[in-house]
Amino acid sequence: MSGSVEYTRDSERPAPAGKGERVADWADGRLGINTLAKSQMRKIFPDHWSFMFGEICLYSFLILILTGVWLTLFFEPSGSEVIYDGVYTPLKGIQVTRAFESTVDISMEVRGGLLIRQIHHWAAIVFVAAMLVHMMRVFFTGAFRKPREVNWLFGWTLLFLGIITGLTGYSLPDDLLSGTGIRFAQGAILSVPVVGTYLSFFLFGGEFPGDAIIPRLFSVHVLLLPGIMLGLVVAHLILVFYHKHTQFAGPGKTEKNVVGAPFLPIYIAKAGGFFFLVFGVLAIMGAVATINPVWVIGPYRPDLVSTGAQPDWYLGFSEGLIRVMPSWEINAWGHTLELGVFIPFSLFPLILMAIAVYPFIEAWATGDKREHHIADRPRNAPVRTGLGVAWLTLFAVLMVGGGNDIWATHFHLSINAITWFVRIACFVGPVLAFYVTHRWCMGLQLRDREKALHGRESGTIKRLPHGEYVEVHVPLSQGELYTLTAHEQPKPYEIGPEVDAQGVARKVSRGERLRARLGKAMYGPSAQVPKATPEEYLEIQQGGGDGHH
Ligand code: HEM
Ligand code: HEM
Repeated sequence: MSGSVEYTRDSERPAPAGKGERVADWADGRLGINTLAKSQMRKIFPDHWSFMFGEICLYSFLILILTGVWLTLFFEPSGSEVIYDGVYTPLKGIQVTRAFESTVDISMEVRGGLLIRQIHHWAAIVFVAAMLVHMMRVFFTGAFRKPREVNWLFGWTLLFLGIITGLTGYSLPDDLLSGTGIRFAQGAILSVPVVGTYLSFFLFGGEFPGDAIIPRLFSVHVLLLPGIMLGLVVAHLILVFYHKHTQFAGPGKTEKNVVGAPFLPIYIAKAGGFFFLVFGVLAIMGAVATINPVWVIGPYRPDLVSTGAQPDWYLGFSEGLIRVMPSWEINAWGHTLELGVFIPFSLFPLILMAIAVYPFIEAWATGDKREHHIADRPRNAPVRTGLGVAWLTLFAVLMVGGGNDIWATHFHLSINAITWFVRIACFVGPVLAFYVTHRWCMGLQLRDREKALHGRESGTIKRLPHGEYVEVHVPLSQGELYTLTAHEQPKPYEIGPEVDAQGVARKVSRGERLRARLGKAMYGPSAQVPKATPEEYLEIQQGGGDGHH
């Protein structure tokens, strides 16, 4: 045994100098944090404005927990009925549930209650929006590629759970809007073949609405889902640390290094400041912008539905799916299969799932097994960028469908015309969006090539001695040239010869053919404008090297 480390006692160590050092030494002796801190605290983070969205997710999530815990002090998750007798006169004498009454009390009687409630609700809205934008940043830059696929799935799960947590949250106050939302969810559950009715009875503890659903949703909302999400967020951030953050191409940046500022002290100071900025903005929103005024909406009654009932924005697309779906129904053997609800209900996770599995489909189609730490510029991956915009277009079109009544009343349009527009746009919109985005990306690639070869247009027009007008082009710096040409242009996956050396046809599976076609779409000539080569550059600079054309 090599003794010295094993037998070192605290008394043998040199005495720590200052008080701070003594505390650090005490903690290190018990938690061993020194080694961890030494290796992780100086971790380098690259800087780019788009890396801020993950932070907004994190801070709004923390704010949701802080404000949510505060709300549990006053909110009563109870479906038992009482006669309202609080300070809000218009509701006096009306039968409401304790959940509803306590939410009105939080808003009217608890000091600062309305502010915190509104911050909680606004934070939920910003949280999911930040997750969507963060996800699209990761998507468009290809930051989901190896080794970050698992972290992509962690993130995706967070988005999915975030949406469900929002749904369970705004169902709690038991106002007319939230009750309508629960009714909507119950309708979707009922449409599930064979087990739907049993599932509904199980979840609601009997007939709808019953008095069990609010307490049940409460446990799910304040404990189960946030608990899982907290664990996932920690795992997500550990993986961000472990993989190191991606960076955009630039001079000195490679697949093997990270260029940026150290976590401590620079990044942590910025991050701390940014947390308070996000909190400040949410507090202003909570202070000045009314959200979910349950006292105006009124308590839930199963026989009522208010006009203009809308879910929070992130569930608008699922509402749209239901609203624009034709009301197909099959009646057989005394049972009804409600396809008009069941199909949209099944499509809801599928639309989200499409984005979850994308990294694996792309890796399969390209046959790319390498690690990637340099982020792609969206223009250099036109198929991926096109697919992302197509997905967003579908999401937006369905949201319009979810608000068809609002569009109809606000813009004096026929609700049927909007429904038909959405039905057609669901199919045409994404294809059109893909095509336009793809062309746009190719145009930008061409422009990059031109810029690299001929320099930037200066706006200065020069007249040559023989009368010709030319625009003076300023050559790019070496750094800019590097950045514009740093991206790889991989070759697409190929099937290889279809006959062997003896001329015998080889069996090529359909999967292989599909893979080759997808690979060609992604990396073929239709997706990549050949980037400027050093030879072409030198030829232009030396040949017609007057800096213009
Ligand atoms: C509670 C929700 C989330 C939190 C708190 C969170 C937080 C973060 C943070 C702070 C970063 C580093 C900074 C940045 O790149 O913005 C990051 C990176 C990342 N996030 Fe998230 N995120 C969340 C949701 C998501 C979602 C919905 C996805 C995708 C579906 C995702 C995928 C990723 C990936 C792949 C990275 C690594 C990116 C890179 O290295 O370039 N995250 N996340
Ligand atoms: C992951 C994040 C969360 C989201 C997206 C979320 C979302 C929401 C939403 C939209 C509401 C309705 C607010 C309203 O009345 O207008 C709500 C209510 C509520 N949330 Fe959350 N929440 C989250 C986390 C939490 C946590 C961690 C707790 C507590 C530990 C909590 C406790 C509550 C309570 C008690 C209510 C009912 C009070 C009320 O409606 O005013 N929430 N939540």
